[in-house]
Amino acid sequence: MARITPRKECILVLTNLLMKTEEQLNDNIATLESDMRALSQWNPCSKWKVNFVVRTNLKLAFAEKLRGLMKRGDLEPFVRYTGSSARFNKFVFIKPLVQQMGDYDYVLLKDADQRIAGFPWNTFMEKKGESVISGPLRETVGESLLKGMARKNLGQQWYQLHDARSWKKPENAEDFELIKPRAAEFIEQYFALLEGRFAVWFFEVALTDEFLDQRLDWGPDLTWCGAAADTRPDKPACSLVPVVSEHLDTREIEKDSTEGKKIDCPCPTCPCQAADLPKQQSRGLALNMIGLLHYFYHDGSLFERWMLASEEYRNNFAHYGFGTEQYKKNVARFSNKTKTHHTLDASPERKNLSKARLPDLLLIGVQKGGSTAVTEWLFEEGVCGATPFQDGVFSGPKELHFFDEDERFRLGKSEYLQHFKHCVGKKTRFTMDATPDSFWYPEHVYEVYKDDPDLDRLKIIVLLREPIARELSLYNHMRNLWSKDPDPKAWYRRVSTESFPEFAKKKLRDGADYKSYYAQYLSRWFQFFDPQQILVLSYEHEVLPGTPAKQRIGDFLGHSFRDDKGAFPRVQVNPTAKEELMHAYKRVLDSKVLVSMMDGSRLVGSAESEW
Ligand SMILES: Nc1ncnc2c1ncn2[C@@H]1O[C@H](COP(=O)(O)OS(=O)(=O)O)[C@@H](OP(=O)(O)O)[C@H]1O
Repeated sequence: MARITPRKECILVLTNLLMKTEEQLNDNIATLESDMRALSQWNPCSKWKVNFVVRTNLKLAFAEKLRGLMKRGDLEPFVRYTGSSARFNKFVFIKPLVQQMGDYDYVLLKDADQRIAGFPWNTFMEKKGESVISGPLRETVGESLLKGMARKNLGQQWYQLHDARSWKKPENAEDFELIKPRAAEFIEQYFALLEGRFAVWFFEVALTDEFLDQRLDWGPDLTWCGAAADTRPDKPACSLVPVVSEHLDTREIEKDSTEGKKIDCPCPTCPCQAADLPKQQSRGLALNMIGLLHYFYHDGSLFERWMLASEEYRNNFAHYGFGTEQYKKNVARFSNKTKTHHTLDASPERKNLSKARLPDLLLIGVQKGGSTAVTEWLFEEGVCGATPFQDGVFSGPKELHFFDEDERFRLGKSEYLQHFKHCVGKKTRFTMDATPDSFWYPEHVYEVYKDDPDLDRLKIIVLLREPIARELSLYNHMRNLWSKDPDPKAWYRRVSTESFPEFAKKKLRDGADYKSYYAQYLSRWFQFFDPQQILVLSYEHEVLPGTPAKQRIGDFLGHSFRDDKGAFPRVQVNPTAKEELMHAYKRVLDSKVLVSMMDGSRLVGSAESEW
């Protein structure tokens, strides 16, 4: 037998096993053990977390088998004894394991009756290349025999493209024998290998309470290719690799409820009825999919977008056997959908997008720290700003509000890149996002930059301002907005009833979350990024007229600006007289609070003498 050279990746395998009879118990454990042995030869640091659902009367027999399995050392079992074989949502078992997925290179989600023993694992791993998600073909045992090949009906799978038999037909032999992986927009969850870090991010978003609170496990595989394309524009999102995993087809979970009612859909009555669903229905989605979006995902635009990303592919390609007449017709109609990517590069559109670079300059606030004035100057110097979101209140190139707005952040890195692609090829040296609220979200910024080749190029500027003056500036800003538009639902409404001392005092008592506790935020920025990448300026000492901020910024960026002296342009100056009010207020403040707030300034070595 040929010697195996072990691979270095660590794989986390997640699977469910339902055992109703002693015979099944024996078979299932034997199958599991041989699959575990097969994988451990290739990837010795892999781990199996298995959800065993066992009939109560099999307790003793199961316990003995489990003892045998545990000797291997690569199994963590989750055991549930039950008398029921009703359908269960396997992601309920997966949810508590999501954070651990990040400790592994890959997560393999697979049905227990989908084999690894006998599967060309190494070839699969090689051929999938850098794909974020990849899956093989499957072939049901018995169907691989000649009589199966001869049968007209190509198997029982809903998605026939993933059925190995059509690939093995003589006319398709080249694709199959040369094992040409194909870009896919849908990989079924019967056997799906996901990048570990992507899996953490995706399942955190996709396993909503509503989804977990019911029995269907539809959803994740319908949306994950869209999500991968969004978050990893530099890699192939999903790939189907034409190698075969044998399918034992032992599934025995019941699709109907005990009263004989169909439960195989996400709506109160199955199949989903238009009348039960919102009037504003997504273009191009089948009713069951709209139901899924509505009942599990609150009609969220993100899920709709990911679902739509696979809908056409599922209906027009995945549904048909490889090389069949209908498949070929659809290939002709939707020719951009079925590219073979021999090298498993990202698609041309996504490659184009990946030419766009992340901003190399982030001006992260703080809010009311003078960021608009500094931005104006940088724009005058030719720095390239963002294309704003169409739906937002910020319509200029300064503030994209990507890291601080959850809905936007979830759209992923490719969305962020979209807003800077117009900067590609411009003569300017810097591309900048100057959203002050990013200061509170260092983790989000790091998440987007961490794997980027430009991470080391990134420069971050923070403008700190003495907290009470900052609050007063914000208060005045809110008062101005209120006087123009007294909307009782607006974010600034609290200033209609609160005086400045009330406003500021309440905020100071917000505790550890208080946004002017600069030190706690700054220390996180320093954890994620090299301190050399961060310039912290104090508004009072380095931004106000007569201070050397322009030169300090030029030195920090290693760039000579045309205008590197003098004051910044005066912008957004609040008309309200404030000095007196501010000083009066400072006197009533608890000095401990102030000291703690000013720790941020100490971190950057600013003088505290004012205090
Ligand atoms: N040139 C110049 N130099 C120094 N300070 C200036 C300058 N231009 C504007 N400002 C003052 O900056 C305060 C607004 O800060 P931001 O632009 O960061 O506000 S925002 O977070 O973007 O809304 C706001 O402070 P307050 O006047 O205290 O409200 C602006 O007046």
